[in-house]
Amino acid sequence: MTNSSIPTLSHIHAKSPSLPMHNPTLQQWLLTSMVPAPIIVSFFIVVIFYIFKKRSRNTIKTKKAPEVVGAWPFIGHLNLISGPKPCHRVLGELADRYGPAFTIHVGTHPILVVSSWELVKVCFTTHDKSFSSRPVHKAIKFMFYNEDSVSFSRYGPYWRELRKMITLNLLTHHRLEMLKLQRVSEVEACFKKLYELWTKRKYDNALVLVDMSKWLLEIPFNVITRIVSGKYNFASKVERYKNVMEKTRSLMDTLALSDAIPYLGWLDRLRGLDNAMKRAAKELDSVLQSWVLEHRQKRVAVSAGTGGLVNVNEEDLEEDFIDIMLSIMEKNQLQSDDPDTLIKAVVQEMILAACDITTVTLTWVLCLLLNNKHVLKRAQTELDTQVGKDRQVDDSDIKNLPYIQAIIKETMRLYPPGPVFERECSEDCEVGGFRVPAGTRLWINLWKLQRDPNVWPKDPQEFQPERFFNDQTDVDLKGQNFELIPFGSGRRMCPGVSFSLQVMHLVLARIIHGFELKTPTGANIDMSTTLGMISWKATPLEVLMAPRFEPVFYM
Ligand code: HEM
Repeated sequence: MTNSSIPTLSHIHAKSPSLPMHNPTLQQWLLTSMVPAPIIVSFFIVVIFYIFKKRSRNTIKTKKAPEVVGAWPFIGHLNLISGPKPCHRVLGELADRYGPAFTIHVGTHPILVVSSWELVKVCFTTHDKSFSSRPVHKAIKFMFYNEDSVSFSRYGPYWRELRKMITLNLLTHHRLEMLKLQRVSEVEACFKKLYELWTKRKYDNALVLVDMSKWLLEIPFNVITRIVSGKYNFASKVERYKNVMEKTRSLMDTLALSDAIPYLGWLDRLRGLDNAMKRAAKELDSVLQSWVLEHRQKRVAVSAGTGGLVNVNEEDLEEDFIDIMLSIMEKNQLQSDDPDTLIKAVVQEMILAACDITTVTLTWVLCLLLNNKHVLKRAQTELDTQVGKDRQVDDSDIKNLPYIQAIIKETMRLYPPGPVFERECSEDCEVGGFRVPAGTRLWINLWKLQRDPNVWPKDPQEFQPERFFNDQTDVDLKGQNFELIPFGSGRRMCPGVSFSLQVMHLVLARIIHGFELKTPTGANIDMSTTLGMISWKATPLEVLMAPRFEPVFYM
């Protein structure tokens, strides 16, 4: 088409017979028109009203949460959050400047960072469905069976089925009661080891220096692997699994460039990250596959009469999570094209979810108690009064130990093990008057939220378990009190809350009931944290310990 043939605005005017060419005023036109004036006026009022309404709606919709200045081309604010300071602290300082909701960019991904309970409530109630997916990072894709696990599957029918299976079959109150023996026996075995450590090294009842970081890694690991995969795996494979987990941890804390800037995936390959992850995944998979296989063989042998099993003891016949999942699948209550992978994905995520986070929480509890000796003293007095001095604490005592429970809550308030957790928005929505487009990631900064002076008026930065008996009596950890959500909230909240609280209460109560604790130098414990997703204590926790009671107490 030549330029002259393109219809211009004047062409259209010239061709249009209905438009008056002599430009009459609106008043003249209304007078000469055949349509009654009141109808025309009403029509204009409706049109103007409609335009005005649409405009005002658009101004709200286009208002995004304030964007932090200083984004770099390509990497966005990556430089800000990957410096020497932990990410949650940097985000906390930004919240002081930009308010409780602001936007940053990590590479190509826009992220809404939220740190007020009011906005968190909107996210996990009004828009819970929109925020019910999580971004899947490279480490998850490679080392955790992609999106086959509950934690990382997209929100939808697959996730719903899997989550139902976990909450109705594995982590129910009833199941946890049935598994009590296994759980308590693993805790007891670890305490026996701790006591023996002391008897071997003691000198005239002196305090003995113990590396609690190592010991605290063992307890949750032993408990969860026993419950998930059964005792009989221990001798041969668990050590191997532990070693690979160690590698996996450090790979998870390594930033994959393609997670921030997808087209830089080749750089991850070049620096060997992809291969390292694939190798770790292969090793993990081979251990997990052997567990599943052994369970299948055990089931066949058991159904044919135990004669088929060689060298079994009673513990081998306990029903663990792998058995339960196999039995659910045999009954067609959960269907999968690849049942083994599904089971391995769930086992892997349970071990990962339960171990590190529980160890980290217990580590911070001990640090805080050592730095606040009056709290430690009060907790020991509660234990001596409620439990006595001639037996160890049992699960059934925990309901009578409110101060121990408050200590755990207060630790998770100040030192949430995962100080920032992540979701992804699947459809456009509005949070606190700000437009959140689909695809935006959501980061909840628990570290900032749970120290908010507007919510925790009395010394929000201080360790004061008493606050749960004074101002915050009704606050619990079940995800409905949005000012304290270390286990998350909404439909994707942690399903392991009761299980982990059972373990943490029992372990904490037994340590401080059974042992005298002191810092090695008398100085306060260093509270600095590592930089990864999980907030580990940056330096080992060494504690001077001695039994509080006679040897018979520990037998
Ligand atoms: C101190 C202990 C623990 C803490 C602080 C913790 C914290 C969390 C958090 C913050 C989330 C994300 C929640 C959200 O997005 O709203 C989560 C998810 C999850 N946790 Fe835990 N967790 C702990 C222990 C456990 C244990 C013991 C298990 C299982 C045995 C477990 C299994 C899971 C699973 C499967 C998910 C994913 C749920 C889903 O996406 O539907 N966690 N946890």
